[in-house]
This record gives sequence, C-alpha cells and structure tokens, in this order.
Amino acid sequence: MFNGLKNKYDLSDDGYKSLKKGIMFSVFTNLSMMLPVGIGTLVLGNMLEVIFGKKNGIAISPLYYTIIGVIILVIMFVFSYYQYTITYIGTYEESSKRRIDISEHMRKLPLSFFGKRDLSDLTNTIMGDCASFEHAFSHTIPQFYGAILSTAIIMAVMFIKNWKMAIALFWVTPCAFLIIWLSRKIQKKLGTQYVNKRLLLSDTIQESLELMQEIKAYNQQTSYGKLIDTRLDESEKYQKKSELLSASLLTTAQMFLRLGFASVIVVGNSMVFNSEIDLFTYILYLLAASMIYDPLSIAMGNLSELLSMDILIDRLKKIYKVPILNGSKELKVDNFDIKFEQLTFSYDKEKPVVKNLSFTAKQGQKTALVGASGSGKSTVLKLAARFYDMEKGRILVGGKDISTIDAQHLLKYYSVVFQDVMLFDNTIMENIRIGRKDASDQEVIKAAKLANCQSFIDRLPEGYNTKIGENGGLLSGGEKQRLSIARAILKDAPIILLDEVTASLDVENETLIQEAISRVVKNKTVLIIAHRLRTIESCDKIVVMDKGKVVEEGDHEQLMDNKGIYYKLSTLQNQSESWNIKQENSISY
Ligand SMILES: Nc1ncnc2c1ncn2[C@@H]1O[C@H](COP(=O)(O)OP(=O)(O)OP(=O)(O)O)[C@@H](O)[C@H]1O
Repeated sequence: MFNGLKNKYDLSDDGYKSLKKGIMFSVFTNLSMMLPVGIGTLVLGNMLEVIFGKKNGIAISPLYYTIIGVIILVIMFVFSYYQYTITYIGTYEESSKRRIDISEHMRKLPLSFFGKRDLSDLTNTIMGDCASFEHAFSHTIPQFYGAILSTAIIMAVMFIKNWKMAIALFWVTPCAFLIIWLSRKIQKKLGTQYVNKRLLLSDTIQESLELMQEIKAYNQQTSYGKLIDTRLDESEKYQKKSELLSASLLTTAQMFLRLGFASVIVVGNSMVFNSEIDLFTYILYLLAASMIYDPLSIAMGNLSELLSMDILIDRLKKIYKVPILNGSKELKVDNFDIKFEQLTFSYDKEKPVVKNLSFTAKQGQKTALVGASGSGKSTVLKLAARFYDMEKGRILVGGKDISTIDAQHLLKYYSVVFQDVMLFDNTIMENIRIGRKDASDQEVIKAAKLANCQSFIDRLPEGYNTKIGENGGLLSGGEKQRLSIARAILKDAPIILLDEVTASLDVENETLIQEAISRVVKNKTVLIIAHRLRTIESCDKIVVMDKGKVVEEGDHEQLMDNKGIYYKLSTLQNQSESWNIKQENSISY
C-alpha cells in the first residue's frame, strides 16, 4: 500500500518516509482515542457489578481510575504531538523540494512546451497546486490512511470479541464509503471543470494586468472588466457545483454512518435479552459506536479531497512526462563554426517553418540572416541555441551535433541578445552580472562601459545599485538593449546570436549599440538578424531566407549584383526610408 502511495503522489524518498511515519502515528493516535472506551467500559462494568451485587464486583477507588485516565491522556498527547510534528515538518520539506524539482524540470524543457502552456497555469502548478499538496500531505493523507488502518485493527478486535455485535457496528462503514467511491467519476469531472475555469480566470486576470497599457490605449477597460466578471462567475458556478456535490455526498455518507449506532442498540438489546452477551460487552460496543465513527467521518471528508488531489497530481505528472533536452555535459571542439545541415522544423509537428535549410556560420565572421517577416529567421536562431530540437537534419558546432549536448551546458558557449530584453527586478549591477555569475564589480562596470551604458547609469539615482523595476520598467528600450549587450560582453561566449537588437531604436541608440556590438564580436561566431539591411551590409556572409528556405547566399556586393530577393528587399527599404507622410497618403474612413 505504502509503495503505491509513493508512486501515486510522486514522492521523494524522504517525503515517502515521513508520510509513512505520519500514517503510523495517525494509527497510534486513533487507537489511543479508543483507550477511554476501554477504561469507560471498565468503570461502568465495575459500577454495574457493584450495583447489582454480583459476586466479582469490588468497588474500585476513584484515584485508581484518575491515574489510569491521566496515563491515557499522556499517551494520547504524545502520539498526537508526534503525528503533528512528523507530518508537518516532513510535508513542508517535501513541498519545497517539489517546487524546486518542478522548476528545475521546467528549466530543462524545450521552449515548445511553454508555447503550449499558459504562464499563469504553470505558476499555479508551482505555487497553488503545491500548496494543495501541502495541505493534503499534512492534513488529509495521514489522517485518511491512519483512520482506515486503525479502524481495521479495531474491527478485528471487535470481531474476535463478538462477531454479531461487530457486524452491527461496522456494516455501515463499507456502505458509507461506497457512496463516496461510486460518485468519484462525477466528482472528478466537476473538479476538473472547476480547475480549468479557475485557470482561465487567473489567465485572463494576468493578461489584463500585462496588457494594461494596450487596454487603456484602446479604451477596452469595460470589455475586459466584463470578461473578468464572466470568468469569475463561471469559476464560482463550477466551484459551487463541485463543492455542493461533494458536501451533499459527504453529509449523506456521514449520516449513514451514524445508523451504526442505532443498529448496535437494536442488536445489542436483543442479544442481552436473549443472554447471548453480557451487559459489559453491550456497553463496550455502545461506547465504541460513540467514538469509532468520528475518525471515519473525517476520513470520508478526506476521501473527497483525495479525489480532487488526483486532478492536480495528473497535471503535475503531465509536466514530468515532457522529455527534457538531455545530452553530454562536455563540448570539446577546435572551433565554433555553426553548420546547419538539411534542417526541417515545425512548431506544431505539421506545417514546417524551416525546410531543408543548410548553411554555415564561420567563427571570426559575421553571418546575417535576412528575409521577409515570418520567413523563419528567429526560428533558426532558436534552433542554433537548442531552444527546440529539430525533426530532421543536424546543427553542428565545431563538428559536434548539438542534439547530443545538454541544452543548459550548450548555452554556456552562447551569448544571446533578443529584441525583447528580459530584465529582473534587481539592481543594474546584478542584471549585468547574470552574464557571468562570478564576475567582480569591476568586471561588470568594464562591460557596462564597453556597452555604452555608463552615461545612462550615471543619471540613475543610485548608479549601479539602482533597482530597475519589473522587467526594467525604469529604462528606455535602447538602455535595456545596451544592458543586455553588457551581459553578452561580460559572458564573453564564443558564439553570439543577435536577433533584431536595433529594430525599434532611434539612430542615436542604434549607433551606440552598433559600436557596443562591434566590441563583442571579434573572433566570435556571430549570427545576426536585422530588418534594416544597411546595418548588416558589412557582414561577411548574408543568408537570405524565404518561406523557411535559404534562397540566396553571399556578401552584400554579390547579392546586389545577383539582382534577386536581397536586391529587391534592399531597393524597397531605400525607397521606404525616403518616404514621408504627405496629405494625399492619409486614409479616410
Ligand atoms: N512559438 C511559436 N509557435 C508557433 N508558431 C511560431 C512560433 N514562433 C514563430 N512561429 C511561426 O513560425 C514562422 C516563422 O517565425 P519566425 O519568428 O521564425 O520568423 P521571422 O522570419 O523571424 O519573422 P520576423 O522577421 O517577423 O521576426 C511564422 O509563421 C510564425 O508565425
């Protein structure tokens, strides 16, 4: 049974051990709860024998019972105390391990996984679901299994004492559990619907907070407010449905359980009259009936919670089933040329966005990827850094297939700068230090200066120690870009991937960033994407992509002479740069 629990709840070895101990102490606590029944029976039996003048009846001193009562209380306290401390301490340790473990697992998953799952859903799994497990492991599971085991032990003793009275006492137990058990499918269905509605709600709230600027700019407050209200109502509706069903089934089962008390009275009365049992035995079963149904009632409540736990465990297991990007933690190569060989890749496993793509980006050279929007340039960059694994073909770094290298280890050799820079709500110093954790303050400052950051850092109230807010809220787009280039300079990795780093910047910022980039790229393998073709004219090689394929390759002069797609793109851009807004261009609605 215990091993089954380990697999079912995906427990670590320590978590499993503490759960086992928790259950054992729960059994001891429940059994100790029956001690007052024993002593009560003794007291009453003795009193009755004295009252009816039976020959064995000796009046026992109240002091004797008081001492026994105190001993029983101490036993009950010790068991409860150990049950409490073992399960609670074990649960919180297990819970923190689980959160770290799932976060670690997610870190190793391909980006395709995050494309399919909402961020709020994943946050909910790490925080909300883990909190539910915490509650279940500290309150529910030990008590549930403890109640089952202790009842089984008590049942066995009661059957040995008198099987007829034991049947009168326990016949209700399987029937009551059956009520909950038979309804588990519908309970699970409603529980799943509620969890899904709740996730939809938290997703909408998160989205509305993230898109606050757009919502205000397009005057969408009312419609978003209505959407949140609707989702809130739906979530509440399914919560009520689910809780109402669980509560009514639970109450029915618990009421049913109490019928056992009536059957003990009826059967016991008749057996006493027929002299099948003595009064002492009758009282024993009556007292047992007054005590035994409490832990069982609690166990039934726990059963409902355990059924809803299954939904959360299923969600967790689904994440663990997604294969991680494994591989060797060693990359020994003579150079860092990147060779793309017959690459095919699709996000949805149906429509390829990269098809039979082959080219080489050489170390010490700048290779640019250009092409229309949606032609697959960013996808190629992500594949080069093994953010995804491809379906067909290979990417070789210095001749080594990157699909055989651990994804995290591989990234040690890459500096990646994207258009959307991600910054942490921390100081400038720490945000740059992400490039290399062990870098000294002097090294961070040197990198910041090389990336043209010093001028704006000087303007900040606390210089390098200024906290920049969530995702660098205090900084402009150009400043964020320069900060991310400082990270890349600090990292000093042999491969540099630059995706549209100057796309949305003004000329002044663009020049500053171009200067900063030129300081990073020497003797590195540089793969660069840029829409503004004049920024990549000096590249050693330009690869032109169209609909996921390489259609042209060469340097700027060769491609212009070819008069192909690159030539057309370049001519169009020159025209659009000389374009200005005139009165006749305006559109009337
Ligand atoms: N995470 C994703 N999930 C599904 N499809 C995606 C994803 N990212 C990109 N795509 C699709 O893949 C295709 C290529 O996208 P990609 O971003 O690589 O093109 P791109 O040439 O870099 O475009 P742009 O120049 O506009 O950035 C597009 O059709 C895009 O819609």
